[in-house]
Amino acid sequence: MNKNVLVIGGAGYIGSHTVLALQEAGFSPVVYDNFSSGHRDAVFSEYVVEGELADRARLAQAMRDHRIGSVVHFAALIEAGQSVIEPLLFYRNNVASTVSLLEAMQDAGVTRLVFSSTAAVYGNQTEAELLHEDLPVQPINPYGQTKAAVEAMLRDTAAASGLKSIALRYFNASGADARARTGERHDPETHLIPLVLQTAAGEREQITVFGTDYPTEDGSCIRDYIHVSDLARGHVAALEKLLATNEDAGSFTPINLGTGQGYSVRAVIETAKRVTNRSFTVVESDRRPGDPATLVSDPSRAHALLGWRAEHSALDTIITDAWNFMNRGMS
Ligand SMILES: NC(=O)c1ccc[n+]([C@@H]2O[C@H](COP(=O)([O-])OP(=O)(O)OC[C@H]3O[C@@H](n4cnc5c(N)ncnc54)[C@H](O)[C@@H]3O)[C@@H](O)[C@H]2O)c1
Ligand SMILES: O=c1ccn([C@@H]2O[C@H](COP(=O)(O)OP(=O)(O)O[C@H]3O[C@H](CO)[C@H](O)[C@H](O)[C@H]3O)[C@@H](O)[C@H]2O)c(=O)[nH]1
Repeated sequence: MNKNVLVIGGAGYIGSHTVLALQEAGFSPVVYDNFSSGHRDAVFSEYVVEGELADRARLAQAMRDHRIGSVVHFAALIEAGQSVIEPLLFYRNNVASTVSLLEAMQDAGVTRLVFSSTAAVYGNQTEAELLHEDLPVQPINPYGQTKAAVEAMLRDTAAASGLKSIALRYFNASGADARARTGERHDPETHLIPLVLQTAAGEREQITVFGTDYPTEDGSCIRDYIHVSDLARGHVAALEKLLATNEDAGSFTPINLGTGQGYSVRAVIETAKRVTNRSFTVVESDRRPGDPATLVSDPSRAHALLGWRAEHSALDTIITDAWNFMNRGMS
């Protein structure tokens, strides 16, 4: 089994945790990143190539130089709100540039790919309580549309060539490495848990609950928070699955990575108060545009196909690890 993996976007939040998990599983990751939002001190691989996702020749050269057997593709713009304002930027970076990657893989003869997709591809579903992969894809913002477009591209390419890919549809990535080697450092930060913890630390005056009139038990939105180290293990399992097959035919498989358990915004805030032992100001405001009321996964396919289950995603663990990362280096 060729265990040399090109990790595109490996200097980012989920990518850096995945590089650590790959190393622990005996893979040799090579990070490829343009450092637009990634961090140089979050590169844990022996080799790193600075480059653009759109640069087909550089990607193909990196694949040949490092005798790459598979690719994990994290590189994307990720903020749904910004995607509404600048959709073309998202289509260029997330979709058009991924065409270059697939061409580079063909140039270098690499046929296995794990792609970062998202629960945002489901949009608002009314038919099912738990979101399963056979539901129709119907994103409600351009960010989700770009992920759905790449999934379609992977499905079409699989049918036409030998590309074997898995799209991992992450639910709400959160938490940090238990040893605080890496963690969440988005700028600007828009995700609930880091914002709540910045408020607990006194770096923000207050946390706002976006919407209190949703059709949920306490009126706030419900999400499925999945520990980033569980996500990282999911990538290792997906790569092992792809590398285990010797078939020539292409394939495309979307797989949810979530816990199957949802928590409301208010529950997250209360848990953060208890875990950090800090009190802070909570205010309520209108709904944030584009937020579905509830997004909770049906995680059964990941277990059936990959033998994967969330193991570190209790809300207390997620918040403890994120808090410890934020306070790393402090005694
Ligand atoms: N964070 C979440 O909650 C979440 C949820 C679902 C899906 N995802 C997806 O997971 C992936 C990783 O998310 P993240 O939170 O780690 O984001 P991140 O911004 O921390 O990481 C993205 C990495 O890709 C690099 N990158 C971006 N554009 C590039 C380009 N054109 N060329 C080369 N490198 C480029 C960045 O420098 C960064 O290192 C993304 O594809 C995102 O859409 C994230
Ligand atoms: O200050 C805040 C920030 C967020 N929220 C709420 O907290 C919940 C979680 O919001 P996040 O911004 O942390 O995450 P999202 O659910 O909006 O989106 C994340 O998870 C999705 C999948 O579930 C997509 O993948 C998306 O890219 C990723 O950012 C939402 O109901 C949001 O309205 C607040 O109430 N106040």
